[in-house]
This record gives sequence, structure tokens and C-alpha cells, in this order.
Amino acid sequence: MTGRRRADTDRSQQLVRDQLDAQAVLAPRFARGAFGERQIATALMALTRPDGAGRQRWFLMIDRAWPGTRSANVDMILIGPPGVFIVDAKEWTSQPQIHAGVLCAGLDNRQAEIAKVKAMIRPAQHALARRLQIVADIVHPVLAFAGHSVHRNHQGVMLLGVKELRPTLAGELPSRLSTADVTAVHEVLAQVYPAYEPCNLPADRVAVQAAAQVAGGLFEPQDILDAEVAAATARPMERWMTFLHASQLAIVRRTYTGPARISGPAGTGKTVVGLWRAVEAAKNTTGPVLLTSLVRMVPRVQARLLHQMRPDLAHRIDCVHVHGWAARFLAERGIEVAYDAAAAENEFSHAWLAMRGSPLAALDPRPVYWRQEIDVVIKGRGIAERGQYRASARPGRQLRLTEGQRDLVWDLYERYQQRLVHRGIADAADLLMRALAEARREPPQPGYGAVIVDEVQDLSLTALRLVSAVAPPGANGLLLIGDCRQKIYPGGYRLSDAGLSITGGRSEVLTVNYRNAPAILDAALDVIAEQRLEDIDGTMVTGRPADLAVTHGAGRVVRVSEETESQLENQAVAAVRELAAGGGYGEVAVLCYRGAQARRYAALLRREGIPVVELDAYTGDPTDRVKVGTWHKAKGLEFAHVLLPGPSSAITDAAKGYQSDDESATLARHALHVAMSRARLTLWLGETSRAPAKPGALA
Ligand SMILES: Nc1ncnc2c1ncn2[C@@H]1O[C@H](COP(=O)(O)OP(=O)(O)OP(=O)(O)O)[C@@H](O)[C@H]1O
Repeated sequence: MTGRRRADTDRSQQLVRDQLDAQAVLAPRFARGAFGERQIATALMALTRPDGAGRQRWFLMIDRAWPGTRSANVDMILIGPPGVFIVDAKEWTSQPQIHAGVLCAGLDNRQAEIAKVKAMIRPAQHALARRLQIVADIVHPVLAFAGHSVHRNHQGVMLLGVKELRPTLAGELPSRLSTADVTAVHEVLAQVYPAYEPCNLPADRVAVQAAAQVAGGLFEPQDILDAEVAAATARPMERWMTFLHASQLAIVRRTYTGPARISGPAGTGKTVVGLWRAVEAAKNTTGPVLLTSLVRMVPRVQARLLHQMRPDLAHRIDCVHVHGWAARFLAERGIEVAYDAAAAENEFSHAWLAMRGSPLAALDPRPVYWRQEIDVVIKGRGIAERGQYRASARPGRQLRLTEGQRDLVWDLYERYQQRLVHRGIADAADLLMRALAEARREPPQPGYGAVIVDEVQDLSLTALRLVSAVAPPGANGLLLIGDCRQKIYPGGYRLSDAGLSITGGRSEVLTVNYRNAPAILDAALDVIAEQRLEDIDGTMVTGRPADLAVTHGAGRVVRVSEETESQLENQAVAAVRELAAGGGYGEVAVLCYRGAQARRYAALLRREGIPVVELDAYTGDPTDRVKVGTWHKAKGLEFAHVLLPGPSSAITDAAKGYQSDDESATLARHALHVAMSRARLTLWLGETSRAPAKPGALA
């Protein structure tokens, strides 16, 4: 017998022994209970035997009261290194199936079971957030089916057959909790879901008098082993939160005597720490807390998470993107600003028409470059006069401009501004400038207890001034969170431009990546490895950080090359189906450089019968649909599997050979780095062979 086969046999025998032991412990409990429930409990209980060192790594609680209900019960609660599983046992005659997005048993609609098991996990989420500072998504709802084989994710609920239970829960999910954490969680949940009688397997084998009698009800060891190697990850995309590491907790609790900053590469827990600081601020101050970001999607997701973390405090934390905040603030003050992005764009095009033959067009014929110059330099830095613009720093803009060229830009700006005034409309930068003027005139009332800004690297100087104008002075007033490697919009600033300083121990750098499989992180960092970047405090950092640790195990980068675009699309559809087979569609994202390409992929997947939600419409709530959107829109999110069609050609596309192209290509590379680093387990990079090898070729 080979060593491997011997190990398999030993394992099988151990499984059978565990099951017999479990049956002996469970038999009295289920004397009158359903056979199916006993099968399910047996499968889970086999996990609870202490390991060789005597450590209890899994706990099982059976038949617990469901808090908040009079008589309802929770069938099983399993707690182990991957998290908490609230299990509702089902013994259906018909195979569970999903028809048109609805859970069915044969022809019967059983969708209500989904809402029920989701409601069951809430007391656990709230208790863990409040008492252990663990946020919700280590708690998983599970429908376990006796007598059926099923392995899928439906609307954030794991649907598993008896055979699939153990291999999925214990074999596929990464460890999130240490042994000590598991014990702490168990203690809390034992109180939350009362009426507990311990039923874990003892360290020493129990005497199994009834072994022969119960053995007939068990499954074959080989079946279990087969199931263990089958199936893929079944974890909802909306995982996000977790325990805080001691170093993160220290940052959450630290008092900063003035403005502070948290930085660190992708996936190092910056957002998690920011959310917990928002909670701390809500606890320790009387005013509301502002949690903001340039990206519209990020506050939406954060608001949802805060509701899970601290439902009692979430209403005190105002989650809104910067432009949304500015518009609301001005409206509250009765100041009408007719913000109209599309009409403003149109006015700019007209203003540019008059400049087409000017030397500016020779420098870069793309109007968008000059529009950005106005947005991020003139309005973005709040420049009010021609002379000021002539002398102004233009951080982040690689194209050098002479005084004469700056005069031409100023002419273009004046022309554009006159058109906006004439039409009575404002663009996004105007909105921020007006809000800043108003906040300086009279700060918002009631004043904020704290202001926390995520993705701070993408703010304009005006936006930074605005958030610092509404932040309270003094300790813990303003926290800036960001990563200059993920800067995807043009322009820039130094903190000193806004009169801010983070010296004196008020700058934290996180250096442990908790999100990405090592191969994925490596590929994502390769894209920006050669760069040296100026951070917002003026220090220089390298694209590939020197001291980044990883915590994730398995994962892969898949590179696909096809001759034509339509062949690549076919490959992408096949990959989406394959990746979704394990954990459902909700764990898969297709991210594109351009909006038009994203819309094409969304339409393609829909034609293929694959459920899709576009990132524009995504609320952050769990949904079993493939997420499709641009690299930019994926900022701050994460998914188990990410497909990127045509990344090299996108970067080539960004660098068409104009003088300003270094800057465009750098930003596109950063956006690609962001998109790649959204993937936890699988990163699929697809190219057509027509894509030029340079300058966009990926390492
Ligand atoms: N101490 C921890 N243990 C385990 N997982 C963690 C820990 N801290 C954070 N995570 C997880 O790591 C992932 C990344 O965290 P988060 O989104 O906060 O990182 P980030 O630095 O803001 O990322 P990015 O800048 O790429 O958006 C999340 O899934 C989060 O739940």
C-alpha cells in the first residue's frame, strides 16, 4: 500500500469511528427526533473531537432557543476556525432546487426558508460585534439537507447535503479564528442561544455499545472522502469583516492628538480599522460621525456593515460620499446648486471647440486632459486668479506647462466657467468649492464628533479642505485612510497644502494582507512594481512594498489567451460558470477598464442566462449575481473570483503616444492594480493575441 493510500484508509477509519462516537452521544437526544437531523448532527459532531494536542477546535450546539422568538429553535450551531455556521436541518422528500431564483422542493416554493435562516444568524452577528468586536460575516447561514446531495450558495445561504457538509465547512473555507477565538465565540453564543447541553465528542473515545445498531444509518467513508475533494468555495462575497488583530485593535483604541492617517497596501485591513474607529468615535462623542469617501459605492457598503456591527450605533454614523455630502449640506442651507454633470460636459466641449487649433491641442488633443487640468488643478486646488495658476504647483500632472501654455488653459477655464454661469449649472468641482466656502462661513450644526475619510488619495485638495473644515478640532477629530498605490484619479496634493500635519506618531502603516492569495497579490503588485510614488505626506514609497506579509493560503492566477475577442468572451462565460459552480454567482466579478466593455460583458452574461448585477446598481447587500463593472467602480470591494478581460490592451489604450501619456498609463496601471487586488482566490486574466505586447504587457 502506498503511503498516500494508507493515509486515506486511516482517515476513513477515523471518520467511521468519529461517527459511531457521535451516534452514541446523539442517540438519546434524537430518540424521538428526525432521522435526518441526527444524520446532520452526526456529520458535524465528528469535527468536535479535540486535536492531538488536546485543543478543542470545533464546538457544536444542538437545539438552541432562538432569542427574540417565543418558542422557535435553532437546530445546530457549529463554531470552528472558519467561523460560525447556523444550521437549519431539512428533511425534504424532493431534491432542493433553485427555479427562477427561488428555492423549491420539487414544485413547492420554499423561499421563506432563506429569510428564516438569515434571520437566525442576526443575534449571533450582533452579539459577536458588540462583545468581541467581530463583525458579522464570519457567521454563515446554512440549510442542511438530509438525504440529498447539494452544494451551492443561494442568496448568501449555503445549501449543503449531508455528505457535503463536513468537507465544505471544514475543508474549503480559510481559517479565520484561532483556537482561543473559537472558544471565546462559543462562550458568547452559548449565552445568546440558550438551553445548551454540551454534546461535543470527548477526547477519549466513548464506549459505543450501540455501534452495530447505528452504523447502518451512516454513510460510507469513501462517500465522505469523495465529497471532501468535490466542490469549491461556498463563501458569500460579502465576507469583509473579521476579528481585529491585536495591532489593528491598538490603532482602533489609540488617541491621536490631531489629524491622523492610516495607510498600507491593498487588503491590509485599512477599511476594517476605519469602521471600528467610527464605532469608537460614536461611542465616545456626542456628535454624529462622518464616514466618507470619494467613491459612491464605498459608503454604501460601509453603512450596511456598520448596521451589522453595531445596530445601536449605526444611525449615529453618517456614511455618504463626499459629493453627496456637499449637495446635501448646501440643500440644507437653502443654497441651490444646479449640479448637472452631463450638461457641464457639453459646455466644456463647446469651450474646447474654440481652442482646438491652439498649442494646447498640439500638447494633447484629447479634451479630457484639459478638462482634468481644470477639475483637479484649477478648481481642485481652489485657484481663483490667473496669476495664482501661473505659479501653482500641479502635483500628479506629468506634462510640464510653460507660462504661456498656462495662460491658454486659464482662457479655456474662463470660457468654460462663463458657459456654466450662463446656463446656471455647476459641475462636480463647483459643488465642493461652494460647500467649502459655506462650511468655512458657518460649520455644520450639530458639529461632527469625528470625520473619517477612506480612499483619501483620490480626493482633490478642495475635497480634503472640505472634510478638514467640517472635522472637529483636537484629538481624534480627523482620520485619513488611503494607499497611494491605489490612486486612480489625476491630480494630487500634499497634506501641508491643506495645512495638515500627521507628524508626532499620528501615521500608521498596516503591513499584513488578509485578502489575497499570495499569487494574486504578487501579480497585482507586479503591475506597479517599478513605480516610485509620492505619498500625501511627501514621503516616497515603492510600488512593491518591502515588508508585506500575507495570511492567505491557496489561490491562483489563470492567464488565458485567445485569438479573437469573441473567443475570449466564450472563455470568460465558461470560466464564470465554472467558478460559480462552487460558491454561486455572487462570488464572481467581471471587471473591465471601460464602461462600454463592462456593459458588453453584462449583456453577454445575461444572454447566456447568467444573473448579473452592475456595480452601479449594486447596493452591497448579498445577492447571488455576478458583479460586472469597471475597475474604478470596484474600488474598496472584494470577491472570491475576479475576471479581467483585456487588461494589457486597456493600458495600451490609455497610452496612445501623447506627451501626457505617462500620466494616463500610470493611472491605468494603478486602476489595474486595484482591480486585480479585489480577488481573494482566483484572478482570471484574459487577452486576445492581437493585444500589443508593449507598453501595456503585464509581467
Ligand atoms: N485581522 C484580520 N484577520 C482576518 N481578516 C482580516 C483582518 N483584518 C482585515 N481582514 C479582512 O481582510 C480583507 C481586507 O480588509 P480591508 O478591506 O479592510 O482592507 P483595505 O486595506 O481597506 O483594502 P483595500 O485598500 O484594498 O480596499 C477583508 O476581507 C477583511 O475582512
